[in-house]
Amino acid sequence: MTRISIPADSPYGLTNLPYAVFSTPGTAPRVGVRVADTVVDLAVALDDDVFAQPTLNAFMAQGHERWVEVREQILDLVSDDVPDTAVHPIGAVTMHLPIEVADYVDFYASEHHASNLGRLFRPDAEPLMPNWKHLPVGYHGRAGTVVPSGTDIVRPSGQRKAPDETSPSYGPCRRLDIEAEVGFIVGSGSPLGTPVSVDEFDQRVFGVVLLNDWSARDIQAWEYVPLGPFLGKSFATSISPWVVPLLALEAARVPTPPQDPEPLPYLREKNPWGLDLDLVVEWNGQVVSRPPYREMYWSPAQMLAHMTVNGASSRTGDLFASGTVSGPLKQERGAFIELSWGGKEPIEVNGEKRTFLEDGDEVAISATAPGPRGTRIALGEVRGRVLPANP
Ligand SMILES: O=C(O)/C=C/C(=O)CC(=O)CC(=O)O
Ligand SMILES: [Ca+2]
Ligand SMILES: [Mg+2]
Repeated sequence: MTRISIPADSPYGLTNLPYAVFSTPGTAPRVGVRVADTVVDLAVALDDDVFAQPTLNAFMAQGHERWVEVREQILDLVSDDVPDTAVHPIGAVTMHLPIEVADYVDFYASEHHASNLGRLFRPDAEPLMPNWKHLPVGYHGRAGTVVPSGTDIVRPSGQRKAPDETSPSYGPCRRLDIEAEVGFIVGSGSPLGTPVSVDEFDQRVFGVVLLNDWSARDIQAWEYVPLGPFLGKSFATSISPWVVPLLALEAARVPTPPQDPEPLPYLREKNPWGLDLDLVVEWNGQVVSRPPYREMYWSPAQMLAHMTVNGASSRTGDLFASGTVSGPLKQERGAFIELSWGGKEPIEVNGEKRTFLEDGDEVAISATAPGPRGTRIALGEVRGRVLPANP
C-alpha cells in the first residue's frame, strides 16, 4: 500500500483531482485521476469497469450525481493508503486523448480577440459584426482531428491568396498560427428538439481542457467568405490531457464583463459567470502572452444554451471551445496574428524576430486558477510542434 504525499503547494492537490486517460508500457489506456505527481488508476482503486475504458465517456455519461459521488470516493481513497498497483508516478505514464470527441464547436467569445481579428481581416468594416453582442458566434469544427497534447502538427497545405495576388496558388501554409482557448466537455447530453437552458450548465458540463485551435491564416482568409472557417482550421485542434472537473472550479467563478445590450431571454443568466483562469502561452519555451479568461464576454452557459437553442441535441463527449482568449493588453493576446499585428509587428522570441510559426516551432499553453482557501490549481498544458508540410 502507498500513502500519496501531497505537498501543501501542489497545484494538483485534493481541491483539483483532474481526470485523464493514461497507459503504462504494455497496458491498455484507462482512466486515472491526478494527485500531486501521481496518477491513480481508478479501474484498480475503485474496482469499477467504467474506468477500465479508453475514454472518459462512459463515466461522464453516468451524470452529475455520479460525478459528485466519485469525487468524494477519490477524496476518501487518497486520504488513506492506496493499493500499490493503482499508483503510477506521472513520469512513468503515457497520456492519451481523454475523451471520444462527439461534436466539436468553436465559439468566438472574446470581445478583444473578435475586435482585433475584425480589424485585421476586415479593415474597411466595423471591427465587431452587428450580431456579435447579440449571440455567441461560433462554427462547427472537425471532431475527428482533435488530437492529444504532444501530437506533432504537420504544416497544412491548401489554397492561399495574399491580398496583392491576383489568383490563388496551392502550397504549404505561410501564416500558421495558434489560438489559445478553453474547451468545455459535455458529460450529460440532451435530446433532439429540446434546448438546454443556461441554468442546466452544471448538470450537463463535466469539465474543461486547454485547447489550441491551430489556424492557417492564409488558407482561412481566402476560403472563409461566406460560410466561415473550413480547411484553415480543420487540420488539427490539440487538447490538454487533464480534464479538470467543473466541480474543482467553483472558487474560480467570476462575473463576466457587463453585457450591453441585454441578451435575449434564452441567453439571460441571473449572474453570468466566467472563470478566473490565467493562461500562459510559450513559444519555443519563451512566454509570449498571458491571456486572462475572466475577460471573456460570453459565458460558458450562454454558449451551451445558444448551441442547442434551435433544438440541436448534445451528446456525451461534445467539445465546445470558448474561442481565442485575448485580454485588452497586447501581452494578453491569444493568437500570433494579433501579437504580431498581421505579421507587420514581429515579436522577439529567443532573440529572433517572429510573426507566424516556422517548422520545428513548439507551442505550449498552460493555465492555473484559484482553488478554495487561497490555493491554486493547475489545468496542465497543451503542447504541439510544427512539422514541415508534406512534399
Ligand atoms: O474574425 C474572423 O474572421 C476569424 C476569426 C477566427 O479565426 C477566430 C476563431 O476561430 C474563433 C475564435 O477562436 O475566437
Ligand atoms: Ca478558434
Ligand atoms: Mg483547429
